[in-house]
Amino acid sequence: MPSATLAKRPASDPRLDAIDWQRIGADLDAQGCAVFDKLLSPAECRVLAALYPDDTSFRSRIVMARHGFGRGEYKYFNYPLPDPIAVLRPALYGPLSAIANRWNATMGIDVSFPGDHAAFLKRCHEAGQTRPTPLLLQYEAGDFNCLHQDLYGEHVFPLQVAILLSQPGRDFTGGEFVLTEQRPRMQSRAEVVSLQQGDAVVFAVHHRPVAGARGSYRVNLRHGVSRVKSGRRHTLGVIFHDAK
Ligand SMILES: O=C(O)CCC(=O)C(=O)O
Ligand SMILES: [Fe+2]
Repeated sequence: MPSATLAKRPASDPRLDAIDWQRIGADLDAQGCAVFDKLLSPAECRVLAALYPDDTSFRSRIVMARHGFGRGEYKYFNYPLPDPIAVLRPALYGPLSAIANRWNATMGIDVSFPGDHAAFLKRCHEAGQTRPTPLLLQYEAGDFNCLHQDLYGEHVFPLQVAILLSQPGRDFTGGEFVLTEQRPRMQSRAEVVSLQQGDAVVFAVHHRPVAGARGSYRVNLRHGVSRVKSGRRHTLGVIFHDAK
């Protein structure tokens, strides 16, 4: 089984330890997104992408065109999540929960997140959100992902991560990650995030605070992927809340 070839990640992984959370927080505040370079090695990316046809790893398969979500498909992983997702999800959650709490306080949203992912999942599970949300996406030439928000119930962790598993230019062309921001009484702003294989983008799921002249206001974000022009593109999506 391909997952057996993935080395176990120790809890303190040098690549996670090297993340400059100060910069990630500042980029998220300024842009609503931030990039971690080379979160996964090319070998880890290849092994994860190769899981796609192996249905034993997944709980369901979604053909995007059937739901009006775009074109392409994705599969939600089953618990237990394979390495390195099982390690990355709680490891990224911890520092992101501090940013999420700061954002909610700024936006006047009366929800705070525990520092420990297991405690947050317990909250989701008690509310009936028990199904795992990490997913593997597969796009072929002509496929795209319409702008959307990954909300799966009452409990929403406000940040999520997507990791590009394929190499632009070599494995595919087109297929850029896009974020849009809808600001009150203003036109929407788009941000294209350039990623290389193994890079991760962390971004706001739903809302984020923006500092204005008269205090901060709330903007509404959506994300998607532009049309893949050639080749095949795989992404790993890491969503921190579970689904109903
Ligand atoms: O394929 C991508 O880059 C985006 C995938 C996505 O929508 C997600 O991870 O939630
Ligand atoms: Fe998404």
